[in-house]
Amino acid sequence: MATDSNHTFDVIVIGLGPGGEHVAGSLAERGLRVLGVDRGLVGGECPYWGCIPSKMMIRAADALAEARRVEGLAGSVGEVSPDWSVVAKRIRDEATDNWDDRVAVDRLTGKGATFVRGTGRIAGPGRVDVDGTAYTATKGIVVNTGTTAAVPPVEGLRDTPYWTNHEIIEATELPASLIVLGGGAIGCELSQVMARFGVEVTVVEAADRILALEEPEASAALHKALEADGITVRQGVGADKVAHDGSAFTVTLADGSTLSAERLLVAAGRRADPAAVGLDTVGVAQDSRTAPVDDRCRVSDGVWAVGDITGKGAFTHVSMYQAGVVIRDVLGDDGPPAEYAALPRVTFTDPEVGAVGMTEAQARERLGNVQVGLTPLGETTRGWIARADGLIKVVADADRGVLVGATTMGPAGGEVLGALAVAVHGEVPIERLTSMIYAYPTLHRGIEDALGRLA
Ligand SMILES: Cc1cc2nc3c(=O)[nH]c(=O)nc-3n(C[C@H](O)[C@H](O)[C@H](O)COP(=O)(O)OP(=O)(O)OC[C@H]3O[C@@H](n4cnc5c(N)ncnc54)[C@H](O)[C@@H]3O)c2cc1C
Ligand SMILES: NC(=O)c1ccc[n+]([C@@H]2O[C@H](COP(=O)([O-])OP(=O)(O)OC[C@H]3O[C@@H](n4cnc5c(N)ncnc54)[C@H](O)[C@@H]3O)[C@@H](O)[C@H]2O)c1
Repeated sequence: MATDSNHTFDVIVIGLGPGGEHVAGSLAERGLRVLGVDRGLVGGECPYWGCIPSKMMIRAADALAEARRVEGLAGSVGEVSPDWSVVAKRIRDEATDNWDDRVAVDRLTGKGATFVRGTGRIAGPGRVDVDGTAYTATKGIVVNTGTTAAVPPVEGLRDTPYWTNHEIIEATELPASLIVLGGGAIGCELSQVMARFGVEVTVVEAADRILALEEPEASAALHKALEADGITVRQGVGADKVAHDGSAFTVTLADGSTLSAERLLVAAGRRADPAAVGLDTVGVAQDSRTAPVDDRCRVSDGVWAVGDITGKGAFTHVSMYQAGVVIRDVLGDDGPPAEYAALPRVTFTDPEVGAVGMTEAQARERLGNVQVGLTPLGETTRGWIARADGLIKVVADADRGVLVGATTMGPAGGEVLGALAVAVHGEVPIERLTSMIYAYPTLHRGIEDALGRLA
């Protein structure tokens, strides 16, 4: 093992997703000798193949949908003609710098960190190998290697030119038709974008409903919204076999029916590989699918993990939140431990599905006395005016008199969520929530109504 000062650092960060980049930059700014290692682009999936370009696509698709709503509300705008090249160019020019991370690398090294592009692997406590070069970390190692698209073991699939989030986000031309394997967050968001740009889309979801991790009422409302966009949703049936004949995909479903399309997008979840980054050398089971962490994001003595690999929620805000916890822990600064009871998440479909904390099913499984209140957005004044689809649902722990979960589905559902995220995180007594004033006529005023329906 090299012991010279060029190969010895206080902290080595392997994988520079949003959280890893934040840890490396912040610790360097605080005067620590930090080495950041990434085999891909500094910043990870979120800025290059995830949140940011996908939300740019969604912004464009929503503009098309909004233009089409003029008829019936305000007159006519003539024919709305989608042009994907505008979106593809914006993703290249504004979001990803054509998948070049020079700005991010300069930002990191500008803060005083050293950056090495390569594949890092823990070789034991305090030891990291990067493509054959050994490094020592005297204070600790932080792992933020994230996830890649999980390719389900469907016969034939691996031999076909399927798309993952990378290919669809890099696409300069859209196919005429698309099969989307998986109706989770990625599948729902991107299906709607594609459909609004004129692609014939079929979503295949093995579970009995799309967005299966959220409230069933939200799944049902989203199902309706996707169908209204012309999307075919096949749920409760998995794919048995995939084939590609050089120009088109054929998917045979478990019920024997077949689908065909020009392209196939795999959006069937994400996969982390803790052993690949050597976490097995510091106590993580060889076959573990996550890096188990404590409430300081410690995996073991001198090893921390942040982001998707921890299994606490595959979201950029979780990665950044955990990074803050790790920065404090490494520096010995005071601060609260990590807690996830008020984990917020937003699926940026139209309508948006915001959610925080537990769903009703989770609450009923974990708590003794659960109350639920639900208000369809169409029953609120603003929702009726806007002809908005969606709902507000609140889930309460009746014994403690606080909310433990909520769903806000509708236009700007992710923004309406803010109020309820505060309520769940702050454990604000329900009687305080019911005694406050809600502005009229807002969508968030539906919260008051849902609280009034708690039963
Ligand atoms: C299409 C899509 C849309 C999404 N939209 C949202 C959204 O709207 N909101 C949201 O909160 N989240 C969203 N996400 C999730 C979000 O992108 C991730 O949760 C986020 O990127 C955090 O991931 P991470 O910090 O674990 O690391 P990642 O972003 O996965 O980055 C990990 C980094 O580690 C590097 N790496 C891996 N192994 C090694 C190794 N051995 N050595 C060196 N480097 C290595 C990789 O090159 C990569 O740069 C979306 C994801 C996708 C795919
Ligand atoms: N707006 C956001 O915050 C956002 C957006 C996109 C992604 N993400 C993050 O990325 C993660 C991954 O997204 P995702 O949509 O790939 O995963 P997901 O786990 O949310 O959904 C995957 C879906 O694919 C289905 N599936 C699995 N195998 C299948 C098969 N063989 N045939 C048919 N269906 C199958 C699953 O039942 C599941 O419903 C999300 O969990 C989320 O944390 C977040």
